[in-house]
Amino acid sequence: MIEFRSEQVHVRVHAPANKAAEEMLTPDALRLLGLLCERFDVRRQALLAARKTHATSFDAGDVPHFLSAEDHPAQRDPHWRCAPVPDDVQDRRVEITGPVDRKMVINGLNSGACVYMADFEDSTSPTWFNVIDGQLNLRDAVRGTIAFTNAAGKVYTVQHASRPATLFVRPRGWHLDEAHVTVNGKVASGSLFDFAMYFFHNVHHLKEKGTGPYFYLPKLESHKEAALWNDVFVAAQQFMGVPIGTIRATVLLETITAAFEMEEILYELRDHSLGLNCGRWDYLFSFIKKFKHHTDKLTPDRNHLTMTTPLMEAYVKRLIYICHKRGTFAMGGMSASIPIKNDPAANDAAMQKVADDKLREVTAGHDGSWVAHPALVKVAKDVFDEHMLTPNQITSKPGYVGSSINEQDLLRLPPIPHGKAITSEGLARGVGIVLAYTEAWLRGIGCIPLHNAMEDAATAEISRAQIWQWRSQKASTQDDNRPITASRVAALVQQEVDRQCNGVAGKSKGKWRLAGNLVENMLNKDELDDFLTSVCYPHIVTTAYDDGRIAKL
Ligand SMILES: CC(=O)SCCNC(=O)CCNC(=O)[C@H](O)C(C)(C)COP(=O)(O)OP(=O)(O)OC[C@H]1O[C@@H](n2cnc3c(N)ncnc32)[C@H](O)[C@@H]1OP(=O)(O)O
Ligand SMILES: O=CC(=O)O
Ligand SMILES: [Mg+2]
Repeated sequence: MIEFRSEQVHVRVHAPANKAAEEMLTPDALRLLGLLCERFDVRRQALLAARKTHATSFDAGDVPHFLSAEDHPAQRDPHWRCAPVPDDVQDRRVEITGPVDRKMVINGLNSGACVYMADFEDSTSPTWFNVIDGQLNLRDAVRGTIAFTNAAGKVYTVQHASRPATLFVRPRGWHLDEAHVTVNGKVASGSLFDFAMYFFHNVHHLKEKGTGPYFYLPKLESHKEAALWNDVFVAAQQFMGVPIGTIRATVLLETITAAFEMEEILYELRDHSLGLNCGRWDYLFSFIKKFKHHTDKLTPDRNHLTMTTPLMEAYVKRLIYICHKRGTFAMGGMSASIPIKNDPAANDAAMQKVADDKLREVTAGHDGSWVAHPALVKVAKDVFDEHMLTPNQITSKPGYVGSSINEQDLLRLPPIPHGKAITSEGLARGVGIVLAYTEAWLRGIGCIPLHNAMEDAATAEISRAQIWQWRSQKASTQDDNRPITASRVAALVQQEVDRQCNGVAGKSKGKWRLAGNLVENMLNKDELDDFLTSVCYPHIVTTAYDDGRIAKL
């Protein structure tokens, strides 16, 4: 068993040992993790409890509100700015994201994008293998030695001659644990595990290369959660003996509560901040989840929830205004469309959809944007190259229109054509998405292509939360006037599981039955679970006991 023991901390790894674990879980790396967990986990737990308290008040009909100058210093001083942007990330016009899988990391670095965001969150199922192997992959990527040979013998290496993308890393959100590691007997935080391992092993190499430890911070719900990250950064930098401000981080603005505290979030992280990003998919999920009991916020089918709906337009405008006012990046989000193979006309239409989305973003004033697939890098880059002639728009597009966005604007749903808001097709499609995503996730795959789009933990959550909301609010599908009941949802889940398991070779070997049980329960239970991934996590944990036994829960 791998462990580290000092007077202050006892860190134990309860997972089968493998080469990656032995290389990454060195005594000093575990010491940093142990100190961070010991020092900050009580605060993390208190903030998670605060999320629940706020959720209870939203359930009772409350909505979030902006903070005032009395509430927080961010509003009191008009002059503060986020730390200056480092030279190597002045231009972030196209960022590609993907799991920490070895081949993906190499392909992402070679994709022609400015940034590759290696993701331990929405697109990674955090099996022990994925998490620890991901750290090894990133270590090798930072050192420029990463290589991979596929089953057909094709060798993948980073093309150093054609400027590889700059690496950003997204650790898991505050709500996720790393069950394979305990610190002083308590399960470690997944966020601190991912952060500490990457930072410990790479900070000095990154600095030598003229770059830095750059992060994306997911699913924050308040400025207090940003302040926690800031304090973690300060402690970690002190531990490694590097200056404060070595770490830089962009916060995913992807919860409805965080949208009311954009400026405060930037303020808390100002010495480390690299702006905010419109994490549109989690944002929609958060909106549905927080207002699940509000009868005036019953959401229409997912395909109606686009970036041109009033609440999404308001969020984009406000984010651009706040970020540029404080001298930092206002990043756009992810178009979920991916290339369509074997159908050129459909593919052209999908690419045009991505280009339109990027045009909307660059025109609004975003400084860059996300894509899900290497084939989309050029599509997005062409649009930004044509419309953004400077490395970014931080000073050239102040986005003043965002200054007038008010609280109601951030909560306004679109008017939907009568009779078309919630449909039987939308319901069946949503059930299919949650099920297919859950099944893949249970097999250790955190992002899948489905219906010519990418589905990950954020997009699938929209479907899960809205089906729960429809059933709980006793909505009906409007095309056939049938109520959305628990038995109807259960039947749809069952039909899809049977379709997947019967007669399709190999599919019965998957996790469809388990996924079916979990999904039916999540969609039909009285309480909406906070996160699909938290519900499913126990099913991917592999624990090694002291006597050498290995168990899957
Ligand atoms: C809401 C959010 O949080 S968005 C951020 C999280 N989501 C993501 O990051 C999405 C990442 N994207 C992906 O995982 C994939 O693109 C999928 C699952 C959507 C589609 O995967 P596939 O259908 O397997 O893609 P496809 O077969 O077309 O891939 C072609 C090649 O591109 C590579 N590729 C595909 N997506 C990526 C990516 N995001 N980064 C790097 N390489 C990629 C594949 O590895 C493959 O390489 P190869 O030809 O050398 O074997
Ligand atoms: O992480 C991004 C999102 O849209 O969610
Ligand atoms: Mg997200």
